[in-house]
Amino acid sequence: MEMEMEMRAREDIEIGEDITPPIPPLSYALHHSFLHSHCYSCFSPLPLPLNSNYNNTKNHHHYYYCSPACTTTRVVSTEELHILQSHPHHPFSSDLRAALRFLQSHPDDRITGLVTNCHKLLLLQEDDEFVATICEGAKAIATATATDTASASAALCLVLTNGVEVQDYDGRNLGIAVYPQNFSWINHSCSPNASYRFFLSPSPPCCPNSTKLRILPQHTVLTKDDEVCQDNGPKIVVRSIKRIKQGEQVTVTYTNLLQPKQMRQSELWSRYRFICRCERCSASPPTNVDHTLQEISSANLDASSLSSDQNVYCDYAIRRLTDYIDDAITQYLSFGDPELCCEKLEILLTQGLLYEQLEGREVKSQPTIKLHPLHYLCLNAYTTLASAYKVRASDLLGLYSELDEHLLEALDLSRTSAAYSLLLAGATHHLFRFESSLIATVANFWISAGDSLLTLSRSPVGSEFAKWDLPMANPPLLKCICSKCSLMDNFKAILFHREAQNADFEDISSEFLDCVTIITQKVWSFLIHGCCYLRAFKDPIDFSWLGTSKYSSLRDVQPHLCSTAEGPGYTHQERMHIFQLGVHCLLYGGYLASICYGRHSHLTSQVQNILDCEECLINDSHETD
Ligand SMILES: C[S@@+](CC[C@H](N)C(=O)[O-])C[C@H]1O[C@@H](n2cnc3c(N)ncnc32)[C@H](O)[C@@H]1O
Repeated sequence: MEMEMEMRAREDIEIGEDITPPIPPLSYALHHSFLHSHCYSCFSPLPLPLNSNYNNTKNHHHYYYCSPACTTTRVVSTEELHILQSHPHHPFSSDLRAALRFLQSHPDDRITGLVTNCHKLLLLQEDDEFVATICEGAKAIATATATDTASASAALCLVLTNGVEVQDYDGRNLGIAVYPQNFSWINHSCSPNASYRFFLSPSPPCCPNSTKLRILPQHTVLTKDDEVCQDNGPKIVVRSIKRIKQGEQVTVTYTNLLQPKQMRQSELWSRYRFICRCERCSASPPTNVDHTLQEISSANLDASSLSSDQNVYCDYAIRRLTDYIDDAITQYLSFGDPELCCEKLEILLTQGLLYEQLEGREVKSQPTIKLHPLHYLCLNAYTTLASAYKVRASDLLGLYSELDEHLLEALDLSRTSAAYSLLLAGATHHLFRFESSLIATVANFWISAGDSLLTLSRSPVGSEFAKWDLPMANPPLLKCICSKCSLMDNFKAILFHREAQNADFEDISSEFLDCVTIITQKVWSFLIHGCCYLRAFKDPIDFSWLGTSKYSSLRDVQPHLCSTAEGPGYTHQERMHIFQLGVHCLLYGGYLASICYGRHSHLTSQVQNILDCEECLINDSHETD
């Protein structure tokens, strides 16, 4: 029987510490859509203009490099070129190219120590399409390389099992990379204690190499690791997001942790063919976070007439809701209609979907499918709504910035966008309190909420920006933004002196929550004015009212109850509070980001840039006053 590998901590590890040095990949391939914008070797963005970048003259239509060094470190073989040209749109096109690298090895269940999972992935299941795609891909590799299909299948399965999506700083998936055992032996958990990040740049690497490897395999095994890693390609660093005790297994996630158990399990099965039995999945009763999410599948589905077969009902309902939300997102992203997208999503959130009769099933009446406000699909809808409202506001300002009525409408759109952003951060934070491995997600959402609120605080409507009543910049404005909490000092300390301290975590979080709860109460009604769904939320941060009788009012929101009566004006006070709220959200998001990604990460720099920019803007406004 094959030995399952896993990695364990060599020593006690605190939260927010790098636990590996930057690890270069064994193999990697850029996705087709980035071939003209990113370096084929290190995945970093190409300097413009494109035609002046280094390319292989023979094949210059296919891939580019950012520097002479990269042209020599990633030489493209004829076989790879063949795959590039003949199968650009194969669903696993990048995986095929990444797999080529492993073909020279002699395949068994493991190649270069990495599990191939061939027997599991090629097992015929209901979704045979997956197996068919692998076989088709393996055939393409075998043809290009003149090898047997079994070896090609093994190499491709290895990439599918161990490969990770390399993301840039905006979270875009640039391509696939396979890392050596130190990374690839790390198993999945739905409540992981580690995360990873990438460094994209040609060598020499832009990150310190000083961290030693602080994890080791559970079993001392003699595996032939005959692949020598080159010092090129996007490097990966693993970092702790929880305290890890010496000897404890180190885990990362292979899936989106905000999804409820059912969706996570189904994704892990169809992608990797394993059933996760981590603590969170096997907890009975479910852990708080999954309990919250499971409620959604039952309590909020008004399925009295279908009380038997709840699971079938829930599966079907979730599929229909997912399709509906995907359609709305397509309206926005592919057809450029953010307005229709907002309308569709808000109808879903407020009224739910009418449940069409299941085939062959007798139902007395047509029930309605509604989502719990913390469900993963709702969070997706909030993300889309925040972005779509923001785009609508800036489109309007771009077209008619001189007309007052349009300015007012843009303000309405802008505040709804900020409100959805805040709700998204608050809702995810509520889940994060039960499941601390959501830290990276919640950091991103707080930063976006902060950014949105600060944009709103600069809105040109109401009072002229240059004259608003913010404190003078000397002493620096940002320093006196809050006398109650130490977030600003803490963030500056992180930036300039030290890593975030684990011991401070609870204190910093509760100081932050105290402050934002108070400020939010002052501006929430202003933010949600005009948005019928949001008006049903008493508070976007404190969700203790969920599950109480007050919750039913949220479920019963009807669009016609939402009047569009004039709301309160945009006063100096409101502007000031929105500004304060924005700064708090940014600072806290930056603090969490420093734990997951380190203090010199792209996110902490983003926070710093936004704050620097605010300080400059306000300095300027007072100077010209
Ligand atoms: C990247 S490898 C991880 C190392 C692997 N255990 C090994 O022996 O090489 C991914 C594979 O490990 C197994 N695996 C990872 N996490 C698991 C989990 N939580 N439960 C069951 N199997 C898991 C699955 O077979 C998965 O496809």
